Amino acid sequence: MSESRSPIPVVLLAGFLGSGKTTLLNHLLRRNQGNRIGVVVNDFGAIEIDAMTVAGQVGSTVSLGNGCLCCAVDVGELDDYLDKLTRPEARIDVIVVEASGLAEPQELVRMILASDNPRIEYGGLAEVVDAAEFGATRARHPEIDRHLAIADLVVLNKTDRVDAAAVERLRTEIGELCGGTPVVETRYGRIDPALLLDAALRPGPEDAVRPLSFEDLYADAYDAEHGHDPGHDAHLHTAYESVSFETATPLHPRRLMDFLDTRPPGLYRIKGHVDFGACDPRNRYTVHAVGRFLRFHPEPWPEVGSRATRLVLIGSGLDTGGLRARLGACALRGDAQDVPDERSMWGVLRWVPGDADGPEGWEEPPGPGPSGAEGRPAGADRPDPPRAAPVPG
Ligand SMILES: Nc1nc2c(ncn2[C@@H]2O[C@H](COP(=O)(O)OP(=O)(O)OP(=O)(O)O)[C@@H](O)[C@H]2O)c(=O)[nH]1
Repeated sequence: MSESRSPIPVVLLAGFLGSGKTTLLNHLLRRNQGNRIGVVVNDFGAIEIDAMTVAGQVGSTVSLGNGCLCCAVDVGELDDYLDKLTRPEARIDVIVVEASGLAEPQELVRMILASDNPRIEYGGLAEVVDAAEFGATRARHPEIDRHLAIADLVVLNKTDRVDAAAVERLRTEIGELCGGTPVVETRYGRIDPALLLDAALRPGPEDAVRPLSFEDLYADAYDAEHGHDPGHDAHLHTAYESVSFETATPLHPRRLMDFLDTRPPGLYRIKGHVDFGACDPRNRYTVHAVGRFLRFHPEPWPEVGSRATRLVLIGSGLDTGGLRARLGACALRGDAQDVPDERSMWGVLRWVPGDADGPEGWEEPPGPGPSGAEGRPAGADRPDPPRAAPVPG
């Protein structure tokens, strides 16, 4: 990977003590989709033996065959560790920060957003909830409501410990607390890793024909030891649908933003890149959405290869035909009445994190103008990235 790669997403994993964060983290490490995951654990005391087995010696930075790096830090040290993990030689694709069960996730979100490390970007907050303990925990710790309100994805874990009616009640209760944020039910943190990790885009020689890695061995050994039923994952996967969308016709930025602003709650994940044609002929826009979280990154088109929009959408209960049709309707129609004007990109640019210089060929959006003319997208009540593109009107 070269230095000009996209920023490394930093995904926050939060949730009350014992809700299943470490279990979920271990699941991600085992099913890492080929990503090299940098792990920051925010509380030494909270580390389960499983995490230590995967990540090696906690308290130092270690590198294993699968590229997992693990550090135990307090919040004040976070920036230092992010610096270490984002050194190009670490070749990390995504960083997961497991917050202590007692942490205020807002603080960690703020720290990541305020970091002046140019190689990272905030990748969203996943809040893990213990289905069996939620009521009692909430009664004792009303701040949980605040955590849920800023989450981008809620993982309703330990559903094996309650009956179906309770799961439904929890869904309603949590839904009221967190608005349109998607809620994914699971046991033992076994979410579809694609919800938080992209399939690695690293066709390096070491990955082309890859020998069996530590990770493969670990995953197999773990499954055998924990009586993991591969059928369970199969079942899990059938609960998710994935929709691919590809078109060589550029998209109208305003219509795409309308689509994103009204995306259905079951649509947990969107990734890929978008061609906005003449609106920005030099750059394609990589898009990364986790739940309500949304970011665009302009990056120069590769010199070779055809230009196209390529998106993958993952979720459950999706109307796949309807989604494809709606995305298809975002494509420019090619008639004189359907030409984006200079303001059309503003809705997209407000979701581009600030970068001192911007990627090559990228220009500041026009503005600032009177705010709100384009409407703030859903989830805009979350902290904005520092140095964000000016909010245009
Ligand atoms: N029954 C059941 N137990 C679970 C599930 N997920 C995790 N556990 C167990 O719950 C306990 C706590 O899980 P952890 O992953 O350590 O929770 P945590 O949120 O990291 O805990 P802290 O670091 O202390 O905040 C462990 O014994 C797990 O094996 C689940 O879905 N069902």
